[in-house]
Amino acid sequence: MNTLSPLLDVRTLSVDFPTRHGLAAALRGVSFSVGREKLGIVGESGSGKSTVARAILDSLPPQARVSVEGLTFEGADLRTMPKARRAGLLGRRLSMVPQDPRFGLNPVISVGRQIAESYRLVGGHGRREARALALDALAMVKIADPRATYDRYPHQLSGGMGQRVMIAMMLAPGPALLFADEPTSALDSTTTGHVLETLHDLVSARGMGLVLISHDLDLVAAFCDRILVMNQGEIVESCRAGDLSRVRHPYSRRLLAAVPRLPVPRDRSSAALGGR
Ligand SMILES: Nc1ncnc2c1ncn2[C@@H]1O[C@H](COP(=O)(O)OP(=O)(O)OP(=O)(O)O)[C@@H](O)[C@H]1O
Repeated sequence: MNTLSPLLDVRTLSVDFPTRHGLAAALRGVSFSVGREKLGIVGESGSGKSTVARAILDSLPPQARVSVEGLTFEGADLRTMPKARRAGLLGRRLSMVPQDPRFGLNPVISVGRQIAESYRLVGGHGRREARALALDALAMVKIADPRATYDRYPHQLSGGMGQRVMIAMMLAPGPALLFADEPTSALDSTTTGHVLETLHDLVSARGMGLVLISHDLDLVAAFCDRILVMNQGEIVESCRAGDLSRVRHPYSRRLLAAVPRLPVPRDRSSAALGGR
């Protein structure tokens, strides 16, 4: 696959939910693509950000009515491929970082064993090899002492460490594109900086794509390459993060006006992110 071609291409995605008063539109014909880059999706609560991710990752509740004119991932048509193949892709090549690591980790198994187990399952590695890969993954997400952390249980980790352990676990299947829906909403600003820095390093070191969903325009603008602004189920603005101050849509301008710090810092050094 050409490195310049998009990893994911979405054409005219609409989602409706049945309510007592008829169908309510959550997404109204959303189209975008994402490559090996960091794409931010921002908008107020209820604008449809999470529904975009859930529709693509097949995790909407069964009552949701989904229609999409085009949905390709790494050049393959997700709409027409056999269900088993699509299920295999989702969670492996295309996956979601959970908002809260407590829901993604088993509380009674040490975190290292859980990561090693993912490598065994996905790659068929032996015990020793899987342990070595798990230690590498912990180092890759900048856990300071991977050996000590390997034997810890989820409740023994801080919020930021738990989130990084979760990301380490998601690396086992070798994802090409990660969705992260408010991955740092439970973290303080310094820890948020560290988790975002980890994600940034993965995107550049592994050539992955990342879709960061957040209501925090300031954070998304500082971290992402491109931004989609959503309002009432539609993308009302699509721009490079550096061009944010020139946006035209009145809704985007209102969102911007609500952010106290502009112009947006574009320095991606750890100090800039960590100091947020
Ligand atoms: N399971 C559901 N049943 C009915 N309506 C839903 C369901 N999930 C989402 N919606 C509706 O779809 C719309 C978009 O919701 P969504 O959660 O995608 O917004 P969001 O921008 O991610 O909001 P937040 O930032 O609060 O998570 C909202 O009007 C919401 O009420």
